[in-house]
Amino acid sequence: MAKLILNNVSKDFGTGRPAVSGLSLEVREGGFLALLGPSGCGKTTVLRMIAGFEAPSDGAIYLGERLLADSEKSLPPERRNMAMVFQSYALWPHMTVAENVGYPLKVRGVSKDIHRARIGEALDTVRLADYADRRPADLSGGQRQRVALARCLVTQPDVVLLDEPLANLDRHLRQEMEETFRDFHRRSGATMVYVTHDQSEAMALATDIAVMSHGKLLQVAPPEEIYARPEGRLVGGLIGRGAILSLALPDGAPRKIDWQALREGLDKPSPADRPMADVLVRPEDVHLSGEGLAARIRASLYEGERYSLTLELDDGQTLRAFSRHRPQIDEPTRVTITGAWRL
Ligand SMILES: Nc1ncnc2c1ncn2[C@@H]1O[C@H](COP(=O)(O)OP(=O)(O)OP(=O)(O)O)[C@@H](O)[C@H]1O
Repeated sequence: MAKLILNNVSKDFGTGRPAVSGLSLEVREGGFLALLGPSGCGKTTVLRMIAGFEAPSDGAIYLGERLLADSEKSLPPERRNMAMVFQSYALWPHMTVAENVGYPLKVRGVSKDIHRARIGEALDTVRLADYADRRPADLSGGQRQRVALARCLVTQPDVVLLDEPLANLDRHLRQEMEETFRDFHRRSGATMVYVTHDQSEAMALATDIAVMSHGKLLQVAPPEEIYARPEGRLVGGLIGRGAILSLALPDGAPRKIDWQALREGLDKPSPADRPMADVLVRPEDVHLSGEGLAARIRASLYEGERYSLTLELDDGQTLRAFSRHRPQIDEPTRVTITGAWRL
């Protein structure tokens, strides 16, 4: 196994705007990278170029030292030793679980003994050893997805590619499967690239998140890092919850902003000569209290463990906050903000 490297990769389908443009990225061996971004931003195209279903128009893709593709030549998918898991897991209904899992080995003519051992290992990894003789029709949706994962493991791929594998599942099953994917990654040690448009899924699963927009890579970082220090409005708006305030900050103000600087920026009318900065405020940093900035509670959503509030400041800007108690809508209140981040 080795590091997966994308070096300045572009893909132009000739539609007037490249689907992927100048994307550079490294996925460390054994890493779990989530490719995150809105619909149409180019995530699937990146995955298909890694798999070998599309050739890059420019740039190069390497697995360690080995060149997989550039604009001149591209190794076919079957010579890349990668496995891809799709939304529809496409199991053969007439085969047992073990036969489904062993199918890629049968096609490759692997000997019977190795075949049996690998199927056993793969089913152990996804915790389905007791289901080897069942048919897919006798399994739950989550178990079928696990069979598909086991099937991609038997070939001992260098990289496992997953294209929105949970998109068609209900919320409950998704949570169960997120656990399965984490477990699968831990037990298999595989390098994984996972396409999703769901930021909470990316945060829950990945060791690193790459955020894309309009074919470009905006930021790549571990989940905690990208949550605490997003780069720019798009990433700030996409990752986690929060509100983006516009305020005047002195030149050279730090990225991490404390209550005093925020209050000054929000309290004073903005000097015309000072550029406005976008500042991300997370709901957990907004506290309803008897002091601070005047605000009104405009909306409230009950989430079980707490209420999620939308607040309006006097200048019309919006904040998000949490509350343990049911709030009165349109009630005047005051808020303090314990931390914010300049985007
Ligand atoms: N074969 C193709 N021919 C022409 N254009 C394509 C082709 N495949 C993708 N595109 C275009 O490239 C852009 C990126 O598509 P892609 O499927 O990679 O996005 P995505 O981020 O995976 O979206 P989604 O989350 O909706 O699947 C889109 O504008 C799409 O229309």
